[in-house]
Parts: sequence; C-alpha cells; structure tokens
Amino acid sequence: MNRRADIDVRPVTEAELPEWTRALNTGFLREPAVGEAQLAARRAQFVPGRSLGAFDGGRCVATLRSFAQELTAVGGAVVPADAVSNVTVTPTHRRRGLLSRMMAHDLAAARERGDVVATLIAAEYPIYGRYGFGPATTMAEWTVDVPRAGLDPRWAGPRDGGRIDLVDGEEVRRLGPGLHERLRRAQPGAVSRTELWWRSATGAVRFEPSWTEPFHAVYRSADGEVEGMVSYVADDTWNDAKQPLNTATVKWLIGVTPAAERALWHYLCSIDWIVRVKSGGRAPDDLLPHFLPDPRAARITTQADWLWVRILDVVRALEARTYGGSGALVLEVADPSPGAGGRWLLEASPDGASCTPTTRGADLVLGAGELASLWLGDESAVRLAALGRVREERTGAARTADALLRTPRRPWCPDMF
Ligand SMILES: CC(=O)SCCNC(=O)CCNC(=O)[C@H](O)C(C)(C)COP(=O)(O)OP(=O)(O)OC[C@H]1O[C@@H](n2cnc3c(N)ncnc32)[C@H](O)[C@@H]1OP(=O)(O)O
Repeated sequence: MNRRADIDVRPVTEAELPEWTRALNTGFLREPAVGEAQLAARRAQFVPGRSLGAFDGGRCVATLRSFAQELTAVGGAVVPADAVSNVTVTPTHRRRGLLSRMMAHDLAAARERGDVVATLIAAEYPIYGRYGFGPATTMAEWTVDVPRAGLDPRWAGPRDGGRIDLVDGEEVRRLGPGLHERLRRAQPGAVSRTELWWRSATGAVRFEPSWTEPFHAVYRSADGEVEGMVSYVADDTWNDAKQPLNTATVKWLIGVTPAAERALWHYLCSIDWIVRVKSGGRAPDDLLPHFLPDPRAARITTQADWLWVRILDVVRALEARTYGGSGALVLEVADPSPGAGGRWLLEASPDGASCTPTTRGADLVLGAGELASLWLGDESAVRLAALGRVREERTGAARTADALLRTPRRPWCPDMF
C-alpha cells in the first residue's frame, strides 16, 4: 500500500483534465474512457485552483471540484457558498484519508475566500457529517397515478387565461435564467445556476456520453408574463392490449406562482398516452398533490435528505436570514474543524438580527452539523433535542429556537450539482 506521503493532493491544471475526468468516471462507476464532448464540457467548467486531484505517481486516484455558488437564506438574501461536487476516490485507494485531505484543502480555501457556507448533495448519508455538514433540505418525489387523479379528461389548456407553449432549447436558454432568478430569490435553499447549467440542461454541452433531448414547455400568465417552465422526458410503454402506459418524468419544473405550477402539473397529466407522472425532486410540502381533485393519486415514491450545508461563518450566516419572532439565544457550537465553533449570542426580531461571540451561559449546545440543519429552517431543535443531538442548558431553549428559526414553508433546493 502506498503511504500517505506518496500521494500528492493538489489542484489540477487544465492539461490534466483528461486524466482527472477518467478518475472521476471511475469513482462514479461510469465508463472510464473520456470522450471529446465530455472533455469539452469539463474544460468549459474548469476554474483554476478549484478542481483537486490526488496523484499516485502519474495516476489520478481521487477528485473533488468546487465552484462559486449563491445560496438563498430564509428571507431571500443570498450568501456566497462553496459548492462541493465531483467527489470520488478510486476503489484501490479508498479509506486512506484522501477525501479528508481534499475536503480540508477545499474548506480552508473557502474560509480564506470569505464564503459563508459550503454546500453539497451527498451521495450517501454517512459521508459528510464528520466535516461539519448537516442535512438542510429534504427532497420528495411524487408519482402521480393520472387516471386516479380525478382531473377533467377534456382539459384543453389553462383555464385562467394563461397559455402553455412547447419551446426548444434555445428558447429555454433565453427565458429560463430570468425565470429561475425569480424563483431562487423567493425560495430559501435554492442555489444559483450558471450559464453552463442552462447549456447542459438543453444539450448544448454534454457532461454524460448519453443524452436525450427533453420536451420543454413554458407557461405564460394571462398578461403574457413567463411564470413557469418544465422540462420532461417520456418513455414508450404499452401493455398487451395495446393500451399506452407511458410515464412522463420531470427533469425540472419551475413555477413562480401557484397558477403556473397548477397549469404545468395539469398539462403533464393531460398528455395523451401518459398514465404516470414522476415529479422529480420537489419540496416535501410541494403543492402538487393538492392540485389534483384526489390528492392520494400522488404518492411520495422517494424522500431523502438533499442539500447539505456547512456553516463557515456563523455571524454572517445567522445575520443574513430573517426570523419569525423576537428573542435571544446563546448557542454553543462544537466544530471538528475551524468554522462554526464558539459561543454565539443571537438576538433576533422580524426587523433584523445580530450575532456576536459571547461569554454568557449557553442556552443550547449543538454541533456544527446541527446548526447547519437548523439554519435553513427545515429541522426542529425540539426534535434534535429528543434525539440527543442538541442539549438544552435552559429549559425551553429548543422551543425558543424553533419559534425563531422555523419557516412557514419548507426550504427547497431544486438542483442537483
Ligand atoms: C458531493 C459529492 O460529490 S457526493 C459523491 C461522493 N462520492 C461517492 O459516493 C463515490 C464512491 N465513493 C467514493 O469515492 C469514496 O468512498 C468516498 C469519496 C465517499 C470516500 O473517500 P475515502 O478517501 O475513502 O474517505 P476517507 O478515507 O477520507 O474517509 C474519511 C472517513 O470517512 C469515512 N467514510 C468515507 N466514506 C464513507 C462512506 N461512504 N460511508 C461511511 N463512512 C465513510 C471513513 O471510514 C473515514 O472514517 P474515520 O475517519 O472514522 O476512519
């Protein structure tokens, strides 16, 4: 076995991208060979210093890439985030501390830059808690049994004066970014999308060798405003009696008004041959089931933690968000590495908040991961106290925390990155 000192962990150069991408494919159990289109996509994405590799001799055996992102806090302010992605360690080099070394490198650079949080979507739950990340949003995917939904089979388009049009990828790239800006500014847990995201979603760049062009539909309100968009694919399944049993699978759906969401879900459920609609990842309190006369026709078929957050700057993170009530709370945060650790006085009201280091006695004792889970409002301090993951030093402090931190609607991160 190679000793730790033999393996070099460092940022890769653009010239090393073919070798780095081969290692990435290997770690994700994809065909290792790197095609021209995939390499071009990786080149378009490359930012010097932000793609790390571990090298055993000339061979890349681990990868991690991070990029600049904005994350929407409760209340709509955005904070700069270090988005961590493309984490792999080749099976021959696992459990020798390579991920820990890459993560330490990346998080130190993020703190240095002044990022407020780091974010990621975890492949597996047990990996990232040790680095101070906590699950901060949940995703739910519904499967709609269309014939059971109770929708009017004669539906011929929105009945609110709006309209739905199919558009091509170029139109998505033209209309999508502005629409998404509206969504993410209003949606705690949402993250910014790069121009490359839109090119990839429409096939103009190809990160994967296989790509199927989706259908794209746009909803415009009665006054012509673009308020929603959906991208979906359909399969081709028929039964022995030659009846269509097709499934429409949503890749992403944005609605900035309930009317837009309603119209797009009804549209998907109205497509001839489609008997099943898979919603893609939605917020766990999404309105979808209640757009159907029979909400039980929409069943949650996948539910899991989604966006993980690591707080790098407690003061800026807690001061960036808004609070539902007024109160003060002393949080004692234990952090395995530099970032969120310390004792912090949060004084919050609906008009604003301040967070300062303090020597006052703690109300709640918690880890960095628990703070991250509470910060976006999805988790409850009362629940974490029941699990023994938050300790109350003052009776009732967990309830106070929930009254301040929790939100009427749950946070949601629409994106995979
Ligand atoms: C944001 C994203 O990109 S998510 C994608 C993550 N990548 C994958 O899932 C691809 C397949 N898996 C892998 O490539 C690797 O197993 C990785 C990246 C998950 C872990 O890499 P390694 O180099 O083996 O991790 P490393 O040796 O640094 O482990 C550090 C600690 O985490 C633990 N750990 C690492 N991976 C896992 C896991 N999947 N499940 C449970 N514990 C884990 C290790 O046991 C070790 O624990 P210890 O400190 O108590 O000894």
